[in-house]
Amino acid sequence: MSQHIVLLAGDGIGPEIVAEAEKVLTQVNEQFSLGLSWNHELLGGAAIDAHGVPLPDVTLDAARKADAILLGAVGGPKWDAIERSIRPERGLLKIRAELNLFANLRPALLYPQLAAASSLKPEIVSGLDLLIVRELTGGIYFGQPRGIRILENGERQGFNTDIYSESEIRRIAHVAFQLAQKRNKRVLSVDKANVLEVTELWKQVVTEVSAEYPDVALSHMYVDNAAMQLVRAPKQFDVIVTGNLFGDILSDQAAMLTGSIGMLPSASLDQQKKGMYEPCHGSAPDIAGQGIANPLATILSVAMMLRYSLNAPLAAEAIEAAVGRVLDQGLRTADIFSEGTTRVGTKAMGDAVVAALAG
Ligand SMILES: NC(=O)c1ccc[n+]([C@@H]2O[C@H](COP(=O)([O-])OP(=O)(O)OC[C@H]3O[C@@H](n4cnc5c(N)ncnc54)[C@H](O)[C@@H]3O)[C@@H](O)[C@H]2O)c1
Ligand SMILES: CC(C)[C@H](C(=O)O)[C@@H](O)C(=O)O
Ligand SMILES: [Mg+2]
Repeated sequence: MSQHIVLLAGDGIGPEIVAEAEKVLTQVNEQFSLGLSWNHELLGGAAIDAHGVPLPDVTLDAARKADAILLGAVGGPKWDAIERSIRPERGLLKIRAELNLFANLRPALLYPQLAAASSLKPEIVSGLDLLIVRELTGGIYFGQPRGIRILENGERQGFNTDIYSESEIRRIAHVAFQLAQKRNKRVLSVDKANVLEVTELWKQVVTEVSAEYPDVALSHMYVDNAAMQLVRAPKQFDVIVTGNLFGDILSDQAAMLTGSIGMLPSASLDQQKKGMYEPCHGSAPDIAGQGIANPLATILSVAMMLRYSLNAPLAAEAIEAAVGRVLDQGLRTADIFSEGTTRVGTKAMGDAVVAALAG
C-alpha cells in the first residue's frame, strides 16, 4: 500500500525550506519508485491565522493517519503578543504529545566540507558524529502545575514543574541503548543529579536499564560539564541521552559544531517508529522571506524520514550523498559560507540537491 506524508510548512522560513524539501521528495519518489503521496496542512501561526488555533483538528487527524510528517518550523513575533495559550509553539508541543513522539533523535554530523564553517577549530571537530537522544514529551515542558500567579503581596510568580516518571525514563533509555548498539556502543546520560531529584531518578533508571545492554558502556555527566565538554572536546561523545530541556539546549549547541543550525535534522518517534521529522532550528523570523535560509536540515530530515518511518534506506542514503556532492561543488547558503566557496540562496541550494540526485 502506498505511504502518505503530511507536510506542515509552518511559519517564517518554514514554507521556504519545506518547498525545497518537497522538490527533493518529488525527485526521490520518482527515482526510487517509492509510490509516496503527500499533502499540506497548517500548524503554528499559519493555523492560528486560518483557524484561530495552532493545531486544528484537521491537521491532527491528518497527522494521525499519515505514515510520517515533515515539519518546517513554527512561531514568530506576529503571534508572540497574543494570549499565551495559543502561541504557535504550543501547537508543536501538542502534536508531539498527541502523537506520543517521545524519542527525539538529533544527529550532529560534521560534513568534512564544512570544517571551516564550524565554530570550533577543524582539528577539534573533524570527524564529529554524535547523536543526541532527547526525551520529548515529558519533563519541565509538560509538568504540572505550571503558570504565572499573583502572590498575596501582589508580586507575580512564574512556576513550572520538572517531572519524569520511571516508565518515561525507561522507554527513552531503551531507545538510546538500542541506537548505541548500532553505533559505537557508548551512551552518555546527561543530568543535574547533584541538585535536581528528578534527574537523580533519571540517572538511577538509566543505570538500571543499562543492565539489559551489557555490550554498551554507560557513563554520566552533569549538564553544565556536558555543555563545556561539547565545545572543548566534542568527539568524546557518541550517543547522548537526556531530558527534554537539556536536550533542547545541547542540540542547538551541537548544531554549531557542524557549521550551522541550518544543518541539523531531527526525527521525533513514537513506540512504533512513526515519526515527525523537522530541522532543529526555528522559523528564523530575522531572515524569513529573503530566500537565504539553509534548506539542508529540512532536506536531511527527509532522509531521516525515509530511513526511520518509510523503509526506504537507499533513498535516504542517496539524499545524504547528494548533499555531500553539493557541498563538494562549493555551494553554500549564507550561514555556512566561508572564503573560496559560492554563496547561493535557498532555492538554488534545493535545486542543486535535486540535480545531484538526478545526476
Ligand atoms: N521546531 C520549531 O518549529 C522551532 C524550533 C526552534 C524555535 N522555534 C521558534 O522559532 C522562532 C524563532 O526562534 P529563534 O530565533 O530563537 O531560533 P531560530 O532557530 O529560528 O533562529 C536562530 C538563529 O539561527 C538562524 N537560522 C535558523 N535556521 C536557519 C536556517 N535554516 N538557515 C540559516 N539560518 C538559520 C536564524 O536566522 C537566527 O539568527 C520562535 O518563535 C521560536 O519559538 C520553532
Ligand atoms: C519551539 C520549541 C517549542 C522547540 C522546543 O523547545 O522543543 C524548539 O526549540 C525545538 O528545539 O524543537
Ligand atoms: Mg530548540
